[in-house]
Amino acid sequence: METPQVVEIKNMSFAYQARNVLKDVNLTVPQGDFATIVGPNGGGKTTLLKLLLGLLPPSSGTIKIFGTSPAKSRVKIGYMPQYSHLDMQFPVTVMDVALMGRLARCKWGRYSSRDRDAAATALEEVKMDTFKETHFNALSGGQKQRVLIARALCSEPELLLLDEPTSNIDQESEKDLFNILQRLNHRMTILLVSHDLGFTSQVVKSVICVNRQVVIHPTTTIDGTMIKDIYGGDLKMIRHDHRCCEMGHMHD
Ligand SMILES: Nc1ncnc2c1ncn2[C@@H]1O[C@H](COP(=O)(O)OP(=O)(O)OP(=O)(O)O)[C@@H](O)[C@H]1O
Repeated sequence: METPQVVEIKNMSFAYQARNVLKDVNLTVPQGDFATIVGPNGGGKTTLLKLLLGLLPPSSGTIKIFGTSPAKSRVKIGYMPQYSHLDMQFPVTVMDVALMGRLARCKWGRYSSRDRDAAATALEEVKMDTFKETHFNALSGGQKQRVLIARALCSEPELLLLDEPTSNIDQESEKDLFNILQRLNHRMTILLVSHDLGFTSQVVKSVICVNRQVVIHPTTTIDGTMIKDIYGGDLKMIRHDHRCCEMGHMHD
């Protein structure tokens, strides 16, 4: 039996006012994929995620998620926005942040016990359940990213969209994060924006390159020439096949 497509984009273009950002995009993402979206700053990665969420309408062409419109599929999508776009200066606990993922489902602005159970389960999933009552701003960068993933998981999604979940975290936390994501990938499709090709190429199944146009590659084809084509040679490659020690960089 053929694997169902979670995302189907046909001849899609998008412009902010008169400014073309994405042009003639054709993209399919099969169920169970774990793909990373890469490309230079301003290439259109976040815009593509917003189109998938139905927050922006395409200027032309079509987008289907789970065979229907992005707006109708939104309940099946978990979204973690870019860390830098979040303002959590107001006093909220880890549980409060996780519960925000249930806002679309809760009635009359009140969380039910089912919402609370879902938030607790999501926090357990990312190993942050012991921090429920901790103030969000008191957490480290890696812990915050995990809570934000729990928020996205709270809606029990079938498609998880993550916008640069590895920004602001060290290599160890990044490894933990990818272990969590690999586990989640057994039950959901994952699309993740990252500039960190060196690490993601070891764990993801395909790479979606976004630079006004969109090209999909299996991870095995990533090499220096391709990276230069995507980033115009400007990417600061982060290597994960070496370790640092007192003697400097050591290759595995
Ligand atoms: N609300 C907006 N109004 C007008 N232009 C916008 C808006 N949001 C983004 N853009 C422009 O669209 C282009 C693509 O932006 P987008 O945020 O999708 O890029 P990106 O690939 O996610 O970049 P980065 O790697 O820096 O996060 C950029 O040129 C940006 O300036």
